[in-house]
Amino acid sequence: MAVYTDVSDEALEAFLADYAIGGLVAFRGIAEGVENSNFQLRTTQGDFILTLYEKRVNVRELPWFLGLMQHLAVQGVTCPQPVADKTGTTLKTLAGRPAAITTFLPGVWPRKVRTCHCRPLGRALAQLHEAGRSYAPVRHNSLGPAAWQPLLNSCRSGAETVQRGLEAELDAAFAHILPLWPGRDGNPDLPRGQIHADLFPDNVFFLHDSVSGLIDFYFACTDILAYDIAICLNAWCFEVDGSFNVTFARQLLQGYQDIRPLSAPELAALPVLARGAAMRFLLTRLYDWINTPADALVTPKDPLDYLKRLRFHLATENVDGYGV
Ligand SMILES: Nc1ncnc2c1ncn2[C@@H]1O[C@H](COP(=O)(O)OP(=O)(O)O)[C@@H](O)[C@H]1O
Ligand SMILES: N[C@@H](CCOP(=O)(O)O)C(=O)O
Repeated sequence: MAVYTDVSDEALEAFLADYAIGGLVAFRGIAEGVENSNFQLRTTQGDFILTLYEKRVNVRELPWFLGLMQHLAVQGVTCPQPVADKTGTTLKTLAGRPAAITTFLPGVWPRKVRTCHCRPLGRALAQLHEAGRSYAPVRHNSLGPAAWQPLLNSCRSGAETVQRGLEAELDAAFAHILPLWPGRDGNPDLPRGQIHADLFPDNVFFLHDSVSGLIDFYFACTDILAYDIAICLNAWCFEVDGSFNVTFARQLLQGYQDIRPLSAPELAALPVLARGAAMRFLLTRLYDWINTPADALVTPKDPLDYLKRLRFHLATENVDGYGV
């Protein structure tokens, strides 16, 4: 359960008094999610989400995230909208944490990914990238390639307890991925822009097989657009047994290219970007796996799911492997 911070009735009442969103009807913690504390809030004016920002979010960057969500919505992307209090403030403090109320989005995320989800997903991702073009502020990707080595270094002793040989396998993967990374070491760069950077199935809501909304923009950043596709290839296109579903990948890439055709260098870079994406999620999961106390209310996600993906992408030499 991802409610790291409790909110007392008195604190909530005082907090809501700052807003003109009606009287409180219901309030409950949301079990899903692993990063922040989320609560569903119902008032006499409707449903809202209250988020208390926790571990990986830097408070100084919150205006960037909230500004991006506002901007994307104006451009037609359905995403949560920050709700301002009576003074026009969207970012506040509750229970000692930075906090914001956002609009509630209808829809459900797919518990089991099906082919019918993947083309709409690709289109929604490309629409997000197009809409982000006119959002000028830049946010460096704090979980980009430069962060991976320090993250692994902080997990080295624990890595061996998760799986023998993991440390050496990750070191070898680094040595392979980093020299090929677009824009590093003199490699040609690829188109950059605002990316979601965590567009997993639990962050995409569907209604009647159409995307009804995108949530959880708190890893969003300014980075290689095709890296966002690589993240989705990892998050959406593998079966529970670890096998790759090339039909899902083909649909995802076709949907994306319905809106934003990929250049030849972007397509050629997909294998290395997918390796990097697998590495990034493997490392944050590994860190959480090692550092989450046994009695914590949140269940850490299995890092080894991403080792299987990493191995697949290391063995995939070109974009044909993704059904293109
Ligand atoms: N704007 C929203 N509208 C509807 N439900 C939401 C919204 N934001 C979050 N949720 C619910 O809260 C859950 C966790 O949100 P998420 O942003 O993924 O949390 P975390 O940042 O902790 O991973 C989602 O799976 C969803 O059920
Ligand atoms: N998607 C990441 C973890 C972040 O969780 P989210 O609930 O914010 O999507 C992963 O699966 O490792």
